[in-house]
Amino acid sequence: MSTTGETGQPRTVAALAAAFGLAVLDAPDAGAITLSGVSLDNRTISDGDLFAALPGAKAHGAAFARNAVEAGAVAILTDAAGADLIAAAGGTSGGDQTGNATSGVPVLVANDPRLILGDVAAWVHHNPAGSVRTFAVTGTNGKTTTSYLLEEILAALGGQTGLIGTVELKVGPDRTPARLTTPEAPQLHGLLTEMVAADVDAVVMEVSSHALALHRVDGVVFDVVAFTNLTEDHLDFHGGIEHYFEAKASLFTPQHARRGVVLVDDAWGRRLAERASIDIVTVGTGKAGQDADWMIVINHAAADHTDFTITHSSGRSLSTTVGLPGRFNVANAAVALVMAIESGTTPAELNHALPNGLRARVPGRMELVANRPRCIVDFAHNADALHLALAALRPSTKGRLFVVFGATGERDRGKRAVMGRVAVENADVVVITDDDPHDEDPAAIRAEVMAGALRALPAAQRAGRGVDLFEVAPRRTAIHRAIRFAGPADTVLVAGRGHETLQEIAGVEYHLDDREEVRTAMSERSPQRTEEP
Ligand SMILES: CC(=O)N[C@H]1[C@@H](OP(=O)(O)OP(=O)(O)OC[C@H]2O[C@@H](n3ccc(=O)[nH]c3=O)[C@H](O)[C@@H]2O)O[C@H](CO)[C@@H](O)[C@@H]1O[C@H](C)C(=O)N[C@@H](C)C(=O)N[C@H](CCC(=O)O)C(=O)O
Ligand SMILES: Nc1ncnc2c1ncn2[C@@H]1O[C@H](COP(=O)(O)OP(=O)(O)OP(=O)(O)O)[C@@H](O)[C@H]1O
Repeated sequence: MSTTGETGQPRTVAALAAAFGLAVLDAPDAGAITLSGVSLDNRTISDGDLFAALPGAKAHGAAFARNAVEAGAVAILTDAAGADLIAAAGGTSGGDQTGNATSGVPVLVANDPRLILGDVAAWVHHNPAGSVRTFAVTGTNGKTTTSYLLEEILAALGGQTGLIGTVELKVGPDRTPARLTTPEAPQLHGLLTEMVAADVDAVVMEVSSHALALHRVDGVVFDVVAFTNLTEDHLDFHGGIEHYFEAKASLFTPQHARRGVVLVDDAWGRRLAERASIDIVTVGTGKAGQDADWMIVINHAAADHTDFTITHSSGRSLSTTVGLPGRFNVANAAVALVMAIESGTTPAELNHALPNGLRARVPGRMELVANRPRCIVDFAHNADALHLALAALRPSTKGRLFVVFGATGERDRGKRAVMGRVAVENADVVVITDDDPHDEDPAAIRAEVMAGALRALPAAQRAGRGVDLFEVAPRRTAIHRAIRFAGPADTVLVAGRGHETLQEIAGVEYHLDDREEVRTAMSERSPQRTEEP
């Protein structure tokens, strides 16, 4: 349990400047101005907020200082460049009726405001993270799934839960769609404040590597954090896998967490467990002969659930089941269970609270949308996840295994051809289509995926596997054709977009929900007829 959150009077601008050693410009009455919250976007300012005007990739937040003040901001936190911008624009207010600039609100100047923003937001909100139990999951794949499973466990143990992740933000029973996997620090501490007010006892959140690199979770020391795995993704942002790993590893330091649970099935997990500067407990399936504190053994794998046991080196054990297909979901479930145990629950209490095992449904993660043919929508959008999702579905597929997928534009070009290869190596019918092309030419992205697929085709043929390979666009057509072509015993995996409902093409967002398309295609399907995609 975290240290108790503080309560108290609203903080003043003068106290903020003193607490963080900030220079204050334009503030004769800073001691009288109180702060109700923090925002780093003028479009989300509420009355009484501090506007954090940070430099960005496209603009400097200080360019929006006046709009922020008009929207109710009572002070501005920025850097020297931002202060200069504000001064050059004549201050933070629009001027008096004669057209002369007025002094506006106080401007607080920090060397690098992003480095203090998390602590500032926590301070303004009186450290809400100290009043709830906090859990965080990081890793390339499995964050969302593990978070939902842990939330299910914590809810079963009793009490209100909160969830912050890629799909949605949950405060007790209230849900809103999420924009980022991990919100920026001002929103995070605001959400934690709402959770405390709503009597939430425990919050689970996904922490992306972007969030760690951008200090979005600063000001929170999580009770238990977990690492699932690391594979190639987001390398354009981090500039290489080592930097990507370092960003993830920074969560496993006293600045961010008290205890860590690390899945050591990959070399990155093992490296993290060795070097972390907090208490670590490891979890593993024994891959490559690796021992872990908690070993996972699969007892029985069915199409829609897997029974498994986790056993600690001390002899304690827990046998349960997870109602999501795939071995990787057993690992996710084991990590979630061990996180609960690390927070003070016993295996016996977990068994009692979860008489039917883990049954959470995770939107767009190995989500079963239809049967005959079985259609699964999954968020796999990198090579490793695509491989594992197909491998998970193969044993329970009586007929052919189809995959419909594409690659995202403007991100990680390196993974496109690899995804094409992985699809040919693991599926029988491969339909290459579009994902979110953003501003890139969709046909050029498909061509890169197709090049990888074509290179893998001869090896598949030599191995006696006939793989049918198609390129179909747009995505809606690809999903419909695959489902029309599939037989009742086949499985169609629609991969890459999961829960997402907007597809961005050339700057325009179009509604597209893979699950809706699957349902429509199924309703239009003639049971007798099959045709080529
Ligand atoms: C690449 C990236 O991380 N960009 C982040 C960055 O945006 P930016 O540098 O482009 O900002 P900008 O447009 O130049 O604006 C500068 C500042 O002015 C503010 N502004 C801007 C316009 C305006 O009208 N008013 C205003 O106040 C902005 O809030 C910003 O603080 O600063 C913004 C807030 O400061 C972030 O919200 C934004 O995240 C964007 C939305 C984003 O998509 N990030 C992705 C890459 C991301 O974080 N993804 C991870 C990982 C997901 C995964 O694992 O797959 C996530 O956690 O979601
Ligand atoms: N432990 C795991 N190991 C490997 N792949 C996994 C694992 N868990 C889930 N996956 C695959 O990765 C996809 C994304 O899973 P999930 O959304 O849980 O991960 P995530 O880390 O939240 O992803 P993102 O950061 O992209 O939102 C799933 O749809 C599944 O195909």
